[in-house]
Amino acid sequence: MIDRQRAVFTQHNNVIGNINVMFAIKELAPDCHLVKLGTMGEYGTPNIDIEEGFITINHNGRTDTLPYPKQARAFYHLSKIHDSHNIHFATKAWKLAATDLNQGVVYGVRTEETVADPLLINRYDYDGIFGTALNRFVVQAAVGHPLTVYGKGGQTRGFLDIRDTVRCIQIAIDNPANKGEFRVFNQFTEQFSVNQLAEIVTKESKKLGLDVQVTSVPNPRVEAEEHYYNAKCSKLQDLGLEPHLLQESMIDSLLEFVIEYKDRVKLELIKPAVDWRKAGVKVNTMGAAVASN
Ligand SMILES: O=c1ccn([C@@H]2O[C@H](COP(=O)(O)OP(=O)(O)O[C@H]3O[C@H](CS(=O)(=O)O)[C@@H](O)[C@H](O)[C@H]3O)[C@@H](O)[C@H]2O)c(=O)[nH]1
Repeated sequence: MIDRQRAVFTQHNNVIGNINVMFAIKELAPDCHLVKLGTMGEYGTPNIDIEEGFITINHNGRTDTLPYPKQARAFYHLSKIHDSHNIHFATKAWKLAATDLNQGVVYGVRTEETVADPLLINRYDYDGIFGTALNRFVVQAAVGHPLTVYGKGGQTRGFLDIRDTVRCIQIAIDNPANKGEFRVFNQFTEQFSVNQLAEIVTKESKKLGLDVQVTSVPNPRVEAEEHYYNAKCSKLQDLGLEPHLLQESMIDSLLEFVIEYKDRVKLELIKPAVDWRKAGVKVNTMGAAVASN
């Protein structure tokens, strides 16, 4: 949502890259199972329950099970919708076996594998473009910046721990789709509104002696700020996913991690710099900050 070049790059990179992979499978490894990372953002925020990929509809006396309606909030989410349609078509046309993982908002930074050595540490984004809500709030709490709730804060999404992200992909690979099957899993474990996230971070930060304020900033995005949201996410748990839940340990371990590295935080990256109603704005990310030094 930054400008034309980046919208074109995002769609070209994602959509064409995915088509190339599909053709490579068709021509070189037709029995290969494609596991594709998509997004819960494909569904948008409809005023009915969100199913896992498909919905059964009765219309004028007839019934069919159809792809769940897609309502993207960004060109990025639209690229994932195009991917889903292209993959669905390939499962029918070439009998490709495919799993589309519709992932929610990821939080956390460490997995079992990355804690093996500090050199394996993940990148931690907290800027307004790549940083996700909870990871941003944790950094803000650690450095004494008010938590930046966009608008009314009723925006509700599905969230998951980064350790569950890795596990979900493993589960999809270990339990492949059938040939010709387009399988969709909603990959998240819990739903929260932005206000609930801010409350949780405030509460957990207090336990570590941090004084956290919450502020409402004008929403830079175009999205519903109060809405119904009830998305299904049972298929991965049916296959063995045991979720790490947010309240249990994540905030403490994530907060401690961020506090350890807080001297590296560039405060100027926290403010949202991209207004989705405009185009051609300054890019304010860690990558841009490093490049300009
Ligand atoms: O400082 C902030 C940052 C975000 N938000 C709000 O938190 C919600 C989630 O935003 P986000 O930046 O954490 O996540 P999002 O932009 O939706 O994107 C992330 O989550 C998507 C899943 S979902 O949100 O579409 O379900 C994935 O597709 C993306 O790859 C991933 O970056 C939004 O309503 C946003 O307005 C705030 O209120 N304050």
